[in-house]
Amino acid sequence: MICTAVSKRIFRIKQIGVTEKIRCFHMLHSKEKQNTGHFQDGGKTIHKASGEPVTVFHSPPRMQLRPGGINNAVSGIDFSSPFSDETQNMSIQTETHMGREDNSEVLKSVLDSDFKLPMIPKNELFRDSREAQAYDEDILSSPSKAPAKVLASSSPLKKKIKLDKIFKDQTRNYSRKADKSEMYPTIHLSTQRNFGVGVNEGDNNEKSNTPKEMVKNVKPIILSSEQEYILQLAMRGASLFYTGSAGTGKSVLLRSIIKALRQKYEKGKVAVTASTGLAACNIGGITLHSFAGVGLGDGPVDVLMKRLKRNKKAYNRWCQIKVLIIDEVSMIDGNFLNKLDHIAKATRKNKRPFGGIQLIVSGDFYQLPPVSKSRPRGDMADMEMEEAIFAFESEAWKNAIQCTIILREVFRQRGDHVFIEMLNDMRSGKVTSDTIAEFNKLTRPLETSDGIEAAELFSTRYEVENANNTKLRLLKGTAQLFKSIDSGSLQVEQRQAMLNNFLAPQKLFLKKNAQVMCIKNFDETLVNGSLGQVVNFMDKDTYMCYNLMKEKPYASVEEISQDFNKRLEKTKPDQEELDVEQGATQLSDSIFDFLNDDDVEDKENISSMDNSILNENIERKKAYLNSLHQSSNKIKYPLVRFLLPDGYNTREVLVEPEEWTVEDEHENVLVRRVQLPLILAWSLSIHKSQGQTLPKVKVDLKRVFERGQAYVALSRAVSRKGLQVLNFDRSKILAHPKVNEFYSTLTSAGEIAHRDHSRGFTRDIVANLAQNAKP
Ligand SMILES: Nc1ncnc2c1ncn2[C@@H]1O[C@H](COP(=O)(O)OP(=O)(O)OP(=O)(O)O)[C@@H](O)[C@H]1O
Repeated sequence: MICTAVSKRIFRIKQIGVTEKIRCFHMLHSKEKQNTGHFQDGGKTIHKASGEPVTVFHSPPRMQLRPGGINNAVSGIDFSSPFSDETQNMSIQTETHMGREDNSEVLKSVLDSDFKLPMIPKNELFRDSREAQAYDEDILSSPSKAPAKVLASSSPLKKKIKLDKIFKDQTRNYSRKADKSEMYPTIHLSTQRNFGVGVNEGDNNEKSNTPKEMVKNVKPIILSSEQEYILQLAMRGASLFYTGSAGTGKSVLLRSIIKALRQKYEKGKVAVTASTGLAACNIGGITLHSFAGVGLGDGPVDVLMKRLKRNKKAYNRWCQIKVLIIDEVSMIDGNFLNKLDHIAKATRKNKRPFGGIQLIVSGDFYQLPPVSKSRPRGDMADMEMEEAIFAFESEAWKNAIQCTIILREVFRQRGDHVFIEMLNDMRSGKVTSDTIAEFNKLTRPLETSDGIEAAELFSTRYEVENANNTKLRLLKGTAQLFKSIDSGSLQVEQRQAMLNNFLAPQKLFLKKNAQVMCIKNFDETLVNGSLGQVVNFMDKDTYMCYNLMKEKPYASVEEISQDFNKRLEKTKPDQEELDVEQGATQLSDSIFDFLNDDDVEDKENISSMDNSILNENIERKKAYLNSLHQSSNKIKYPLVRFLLPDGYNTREVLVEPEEWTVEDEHENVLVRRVQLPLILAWSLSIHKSQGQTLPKVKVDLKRVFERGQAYVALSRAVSRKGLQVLNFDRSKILAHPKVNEFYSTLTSAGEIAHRDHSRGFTRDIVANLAQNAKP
């Protein structure tokens, strides 16, 4: 990969591969830091630009924070998927004084862009910044020179958009953002993963022609100011609870915090837990109960201590950890928290709250409440049943939590402010007549012209399985079965218990036209929650050829075949495939639609061609692809047409296996599952939908029974346009008065920062906040 800074504004990347983008980032910063004398760490020198050595970080730098100095921060990404993808860390320069242009702003625009930047051959690298700037200005002032951005569509010919507009918009957006973040340090976050087959490796021009579908990269998420603020607090060692309504990015932030803390501390110091198995899976952790090693946590503390002493591993965990992360805390009983506080003090022989462990707690008490205790069994059957209390009511919480902060900015529904207001209304249980009227308008069925129905949310797993299986049965054709590959260091029984919480099923039955949901994030348009329809089953080679045809619509079969063979040589053998039971499949005619597409920009070219030759070429291409398909004995994966977040456009992707793991605090893999990142999605359970962002949802409130369920279900939708609500019933929308009271006392990060700002703390707000917090 070769990259050079051509000016303050634009960089060119020789290859769009994700890893390379990160390297680019390092280079830019390492250069700067060398100049300013702040450079702290480095890897090997890989490239010379302008005659200067360029340093690349290969090992993640340690997290440090110095007022006004260089802070190394850690990448964060929206892994709304059950498990985080491989991430890479980067060195980042942050400053409390914002609003001025720096390289990181530019990088942000590079990382955020989904267009391919022009490549610069080695001999075109700019020798000095003046030369580079002149080149940039030339590009910006003459749109015709900008490369075209090709949007994904069934026809690659259909959507060609010139780059210049996007370029300028991005530039403007980012400068605005920089101005806004005056109060906070800004950290640029990114992580990317490269797992194309034999692509994006090395420095080879040809490889940059890799079809977009083959390069999966996760779009970097830039934390908002308030999210960053909380991240900084966590890094300063504050024990904190942060909350916010659905879609305010709590999970996104938590993943960043986990990543950052794992960088800060050595292995074994950061324990990642959540109240339920599913929530734990979402952050790659275990349940708080299994971490604690006290079974269900019933009975008095001395009984629990005895139980713990028999569990050496769990006992040692309590002694060793520095940070305990707890997600979805709303479902944790405050009594249990009190007991854990005692246990932590006793095992660590330390009287400070939680024996001095830093707590990072996240959740939303307006969503699902703590599960009421069941009567203890066996020798404790006579004991009184404990009434569950909210975690925030416990003594342990009051003593341990130093800061409570509420996130205000809603990301999920940001395109529909009326909807945000409606959700906020129902959240606190004070539903106005306007809100009721608005919800009542949403009874109409949603558009299905794209072939994708709204995912219906049910309260029970039984209803979900029933609905999905019935729909699947009604579809014509043979079901293809994809079985997961499971492994891990846990004993089979324990492993199975953990695997049951995975969203990815052990057995996935699919048919052509089945409605599915993506359960991992791949890039900006294919995310956890994307709904799609299986349009075919194809092996990877045929898919590669199919993409070549889409990329080069005018190429002859011979040319396609030549290119295809070249690419085949470069592909690496698959590392892991699934166990499958597959029936015969045929390529349906609809996938060839793009070949017949006459709605193209370049009509002159087409009309000048002999029509019969064109048609013959199309037929030969179909035959070629069909013969590849039939002769291949490789696994045929689902080709899925996904609905894009705009709720209108679609994109086809061959969905291949992915990996999910749960690790202990030493990062040993306890459980691992390899499966396609898909689930059937005509219907979903409300429980499983928690944490998802769904473009089309149907909710029947008649079936809702638990406090918080209606809010969780409705808040999965991105906008009113994608939401159908049946039987909206005001009486089902209840908020607990204690929760209302608790939330009325919470402060947002912005308010805290403002308060400190007005006290004259401008340079290191975070340090002041941590100091001002309760000891
Ligand atoms: N800083 C950010 N910039 C852009 N998008 C963001 C940001 N933070 C979160 N999002 C997006 O907002 C959506 C909701 O995020 P997330 O799932 O983390 O919210 P949440 O508060 O955990 O929601 P819930 O309580 O419903 O589970 C996701 O699509 C996520 O990608």
